[in-house]
Amino acid sequence: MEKDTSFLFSGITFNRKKFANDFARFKEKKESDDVVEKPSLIENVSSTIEEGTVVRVDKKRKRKAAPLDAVEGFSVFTRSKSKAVDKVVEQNEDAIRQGKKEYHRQLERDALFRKKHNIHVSGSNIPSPLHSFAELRSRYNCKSYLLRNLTELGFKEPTPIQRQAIPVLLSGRECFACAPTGSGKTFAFICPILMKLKHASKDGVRAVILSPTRELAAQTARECKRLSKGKKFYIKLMTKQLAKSADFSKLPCDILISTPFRVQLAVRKRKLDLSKVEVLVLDESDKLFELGLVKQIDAVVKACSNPSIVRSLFSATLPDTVEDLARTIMHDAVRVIIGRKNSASESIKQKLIFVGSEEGKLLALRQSFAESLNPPVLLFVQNKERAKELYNELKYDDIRADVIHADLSEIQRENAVDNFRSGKTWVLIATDVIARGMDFKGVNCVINYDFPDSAAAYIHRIGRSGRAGRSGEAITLYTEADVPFLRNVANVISASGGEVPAWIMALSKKKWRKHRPQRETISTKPEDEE
Ligand SMILES: Nc1ncnc2c1ncn2[C@@H]1O[C@H](COP(=O)(O)OP(=O)(O)OP(=O)(O)O)[C@@H](O)[C@H]1O
Repeated sequence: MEKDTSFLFSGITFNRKKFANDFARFKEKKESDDVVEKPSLIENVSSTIEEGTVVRVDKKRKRKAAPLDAVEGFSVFTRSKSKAVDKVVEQNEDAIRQGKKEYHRQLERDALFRKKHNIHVSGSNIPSPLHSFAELRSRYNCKSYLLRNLTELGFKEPTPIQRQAIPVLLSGRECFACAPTGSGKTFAFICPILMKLKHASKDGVRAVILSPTRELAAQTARECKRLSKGKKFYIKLMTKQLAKSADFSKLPCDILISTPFRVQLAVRKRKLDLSKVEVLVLDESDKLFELGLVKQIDAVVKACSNPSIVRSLFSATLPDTVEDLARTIMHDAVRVIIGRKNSASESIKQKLIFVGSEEGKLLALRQSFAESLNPPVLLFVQNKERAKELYNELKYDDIRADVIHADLSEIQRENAVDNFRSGKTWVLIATDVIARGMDFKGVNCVINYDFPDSAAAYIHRIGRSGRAGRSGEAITLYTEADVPFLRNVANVISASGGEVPAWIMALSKKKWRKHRPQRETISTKPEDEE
């Protein structure tokens, strides 16, 4: 025994006299039962080294061979254990060091990638952005039907908002997302919903998307169906009829898309239980948080009582006031901003045209149509009365015009949108009812016949053109009455790279509450004929 183990003591002379008793006890024990002790110390150490724990090792102790005199009672086995422990600790420490290095390298790579795509984030532990749609599969096990649908739709690469918001939501984090009009926000929230729900179920509503208008809700429902093609999810658009009479406890529904009014109506009537909702999206969230809608939103948020719900806010304009309000209900939310917050899409060429008076507008419009009408064209006016007036003026001109406003029935509004989408209508006269979110492919020009009533309204209106990287044009007509508000729009134009005359930039900025001046009737008929 002595001989066999002597190599363990190389360089050390054992003081048998001094340790006579210990030696005898040790010898006795080994010879009597021949039990090899379990490496309990190693076990203990390794079991207490959890992933990510920083373990410190006294390197001096390790390097210097302690004289045996100093390790009174230390057995051969504990010495060997001590070496093994040191080795394990060292390996763990090495792995942790490597892990930390790699983690920091990854953070640097993410920061560079975000910079390249103009992605700004804030919040803790933000997941890496997507480099490609293929990462949806490699990182999040995305099913093939979804990737196939993306290919069919011609989505080759994620847009910046999709690159960052999708991983955030897939990691179960709540999110404020602000990205320019036409930059693919819809898929950024639909994709995580489809991936989270995995398959259809009849266990109640699991995802709710709220939109400020019926038109946008209908469009989002259509988009949801397109993206989930090949997978049978129950996707329901809340219509007037459903809100009034459907009993959702009997109606299978995985994803419900609606205006807040209709959802809260159904909840109030106890026809809709939202307690199992896992995902809640507030699309065009700043609009939803406006006075008049905020109470309905509050009712829906309260009804979605599942403690593990993931909520997100999406818009092209997200004022600080809305963020502050939303923060009171959100948990550890990540903020994702693409480009500059509250700015217009850079692919839209923006122009301001002075027309003097109301009369001048109609002349300018007809002249511009005569010179170069490049349909489809969207014409925005201040209210439904003016929409009707302008339509009456243009309907006999040879330009295939139509109109959409809140006084029309649901079917009439649907037809107006469909005809414009299909190209049957060249010029669509509209109120702000379709200013947000509507995705009309290839709108060449947006004309603000009436000056918008806020900078946000301006950004959303003109954002109906220049979508998905295409170019577009926006013309804003202004009269003397609009001059005090000109600077606010000018700022949006200049922030997105457009040119604004110096005299406009020199105007003072007027605090912009709703700017809706009393305007003269739109008519070219002499007054006695009316
Ligand atoms: N990754 C992508 N590649 C190509 N096209 C895309 C991609 N993602 C979305 N699109 C298309 O871009 C267009 C605009 O997308 P979307 O309507 O989601 O914009 P948005 O950011 O929600 O705009 P808004 O602020 O006006 O609501 C749509 O026609 C959509 O099909």
